[in-house]
Amino acid sequence: MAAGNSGRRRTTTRKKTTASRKTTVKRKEENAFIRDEVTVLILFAVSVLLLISNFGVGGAAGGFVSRVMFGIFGIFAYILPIVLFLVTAFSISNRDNTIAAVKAAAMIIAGMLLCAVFELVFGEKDGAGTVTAFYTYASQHKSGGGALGGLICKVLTGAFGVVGAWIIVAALFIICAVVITERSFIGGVKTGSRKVYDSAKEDARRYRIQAEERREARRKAMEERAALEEEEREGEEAEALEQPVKKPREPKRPRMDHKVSGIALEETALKEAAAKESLESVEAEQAEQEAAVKKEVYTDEMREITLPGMDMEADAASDPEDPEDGQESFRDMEGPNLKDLDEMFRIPIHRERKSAEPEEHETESESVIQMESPEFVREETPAQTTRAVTPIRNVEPISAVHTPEPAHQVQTTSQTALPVSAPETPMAAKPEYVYPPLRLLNQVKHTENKDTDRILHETALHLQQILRDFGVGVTVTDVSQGPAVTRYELQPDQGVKVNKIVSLADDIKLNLAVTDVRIEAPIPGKAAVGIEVPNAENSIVSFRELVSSQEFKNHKSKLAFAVGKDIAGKIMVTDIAKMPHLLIAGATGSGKSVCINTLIMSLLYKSSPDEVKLIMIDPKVVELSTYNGIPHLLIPVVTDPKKAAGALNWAVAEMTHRYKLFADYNVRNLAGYNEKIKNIEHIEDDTKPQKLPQIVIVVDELADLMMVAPGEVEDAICRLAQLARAAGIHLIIATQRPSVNVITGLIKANMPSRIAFAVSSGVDSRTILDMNGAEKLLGKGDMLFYPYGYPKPVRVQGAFVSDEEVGAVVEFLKEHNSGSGYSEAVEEHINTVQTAESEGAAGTQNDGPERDALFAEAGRFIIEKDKASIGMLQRWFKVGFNRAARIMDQLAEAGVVGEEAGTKPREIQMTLEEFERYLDEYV
Ligand SMILES: Nc1ncnc2c1ncn2[C@@H]1O[C@H](COP(=O)(O)OP(=O)(O)OP(=O)(O)O)[C@@H](O)[C@H]1O
Repeated sequence: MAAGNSGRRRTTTRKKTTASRKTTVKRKEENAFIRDEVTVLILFAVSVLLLISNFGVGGAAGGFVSRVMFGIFGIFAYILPIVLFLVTAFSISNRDNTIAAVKAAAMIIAGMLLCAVFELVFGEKDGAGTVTAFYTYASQHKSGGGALGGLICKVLTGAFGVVGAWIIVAALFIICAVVITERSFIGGVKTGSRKVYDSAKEDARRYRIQAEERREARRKAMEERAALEEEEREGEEAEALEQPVKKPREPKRPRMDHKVSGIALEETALKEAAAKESLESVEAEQAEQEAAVKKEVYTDEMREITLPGMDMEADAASDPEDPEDGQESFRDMEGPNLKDLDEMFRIPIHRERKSAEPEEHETESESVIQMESPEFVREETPAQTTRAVTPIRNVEPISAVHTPEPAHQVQTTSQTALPVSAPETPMAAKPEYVYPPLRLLNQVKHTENKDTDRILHETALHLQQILRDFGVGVTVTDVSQGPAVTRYELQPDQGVKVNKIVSLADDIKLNLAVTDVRIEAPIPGKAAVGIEVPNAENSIVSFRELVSSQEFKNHKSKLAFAVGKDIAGKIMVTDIAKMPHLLIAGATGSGKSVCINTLIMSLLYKSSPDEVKLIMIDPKVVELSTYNGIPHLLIPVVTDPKKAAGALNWAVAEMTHRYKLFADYNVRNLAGYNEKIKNIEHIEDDTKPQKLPQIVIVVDELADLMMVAPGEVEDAICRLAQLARAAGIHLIIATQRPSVNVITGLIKANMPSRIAFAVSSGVDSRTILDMNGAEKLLGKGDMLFYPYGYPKPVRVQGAFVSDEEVGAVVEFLKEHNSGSGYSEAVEEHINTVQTAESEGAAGTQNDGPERDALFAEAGRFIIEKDKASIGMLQRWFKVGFNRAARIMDQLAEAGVVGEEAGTKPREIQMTLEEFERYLDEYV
């Protein structure tokens, strides 16, 4: 009970204590509040008293205090009461706030600095310079900085001189101002200068528009005057009849027809015109002045205007389909873009140009006429190379070129073979090759890219801004839109590292919200970095468009290959003979097979079977088998990987044979040999040597071959690649596994031209191209084309040819060209090797007397070398591992070598005589 009471008492006491503590705190707060209120009110009264005392209405006491204040603070005493009140009130209301304390201190220091300023400006110039003297002067005259200002000035001027004192006081004052206001001084300066710059820019722009208007008015006046003069002259001439035959005056060209690049040129042209017409010489002077002004104001902008490759004419007519796409539409724009308006329309845009479409009506006897042309044709050439073509531009070139012509007409245009209309020769009993007509190919509707010039311009500026946000100053100088990607060319500002732009690839991707960007830094031959951004929609490059282009038709090589279109939309046609071997690699579904199809189809459209023969190796079975039966094929499409090695070996043998022939005829290459054969064409002799065709060996999937016979395949490829160029044998090898096991160092070293389609990693890209980049490709024919002799790969959108088109062409060729041109000799050769291989294999299985064809030779070789090694057999006899191992097993069974003993080499158990006896007896 007692315990209960004491407990209750304790609780009551605790409650009381807490309550009393709360009351104390509350009371304390109330006291502080009252104290603060009283302090502020007293302070206010004192401040007012001090203020009025300064003006002589404070009575005797006020007057005394005022004199003291002036003595100490000088002129500052006038505002001291206000400052005192504000600082104290500020400090009281922000008690315990450190920042407020710092600000109050800054205010006090600023006040002291003001005293110093007053002393510097109004102080007694020839005073004694003592503190008392400062005090007395300020107190009596109510001027100067008082004792405080005088003291500060004395110290500062003594140490740094008057100018130094001013600088220090100003600097400290600014610091105080920054502390008090928390506003950036530098920011303020920046904003101010930006405003000045913007207004100058705006003025300059207005000035330019006015100048243009004036120029336009002047031009019109000049034209009118010229027309008037012309009329007058004509009238006079008609009257006088002095010149019966009048030379027609060249019609005046509109100004836009003059190719103009840059302000300077334009101005000169104007000046000349003005001088010639001896009109308004004063205005000409003005024009010069304008140019000078512009030069000053637009120094940096002119850099953009006079960039090489820029075409003001094209720029002016940048988007003919969208009249709103001019400056007017941009007036509606808001935000930062508005001020970049001028800049925006100064970036030139290059677009893919549509080539002339072929006509539909074609005869089956039509053919492609070969013309002389540069090796890698990339420029569009006018359709005026044959007589049959009418001089009018944009006339359908295909129908013109393909229309059968009289032989004499064609001969005047080209030296090369003309399959359709070539004059009959005794050898012409052989049926002529009927070229496939263009109508077998699909006419793909050329979809106009949806990215208007305006969007491209916006993206260009956006890109510029993104990089600037990351502290990388660049200027977009050019935009080229290709079928699949658009390349923005950037010129980095002075001192910007190219690597910095490359490292921002992911940020650019993120900010532009695109799947991938590839950065080419720098673009070969240009002082610019290229950023390639995928188009919203990629347009297909049709094979028909390429085959019917002048670039392809005029290409002189029989091995012309229509690759696709580059980033500027220009048609790329290359010469396989110059490559001379091509490696194609890319992930599955990236477009390799389509590329191989376009290559083969290019050859079918360009050359006859007499000129070009094909060997196709397709371990995947489904890709190239369609071509079986075409006259160009030397043997049916090889689908058995084991046979493939045989086919490659045949090519090696053929190469050796050709070299021997060249030596006999004393020529250096196939072209020289065929030239010699041409000279004996007229001799009627069935046994005379024939022209040799160029041979293209196409392998679709090297990996499958390398799995079956790596040694043999690699060896054959390398031997061919090293020597076959002069013999007119070219290799096209594709693989979807660009690993070092498949594309070995040896193969890579011997295949100088490469095409990389999209791959999954940078490692794969490096395996193909020796550099990154292919991992950024978009797939579906987007490739990096890197032929021999190019400094860097070129991005190309490959042409597309469908299986149906291929099927139609193959059917046509089978139907119109009598039978396949399969060579029995070649087939026999390949089959013999094949049989030898299988017999070798069978020999092991049956353990019978039949052994590998190389058994005897290998045995002798091993005994002579006194070393039994499978690797040695592989190297010496150029066979694969399996076959060499089989031979070694057979030799072991025959007792020539011992059994395998771990890592140790096998023992040689027979002498050469013993082995010869064994051969006589058992083999
Ligand atoms: N040049 C191109 N233009 C447009 N689309 C293309 C182009 N090339 C390929 N494609 C598209 O990509 C698909 C795959 O192409 P393709 O069969 O050539 O790939 P691949 O690399 O040979 O694949 P795989 O190694 O599996 O055979 C095609 O069916 C086609 O739709």
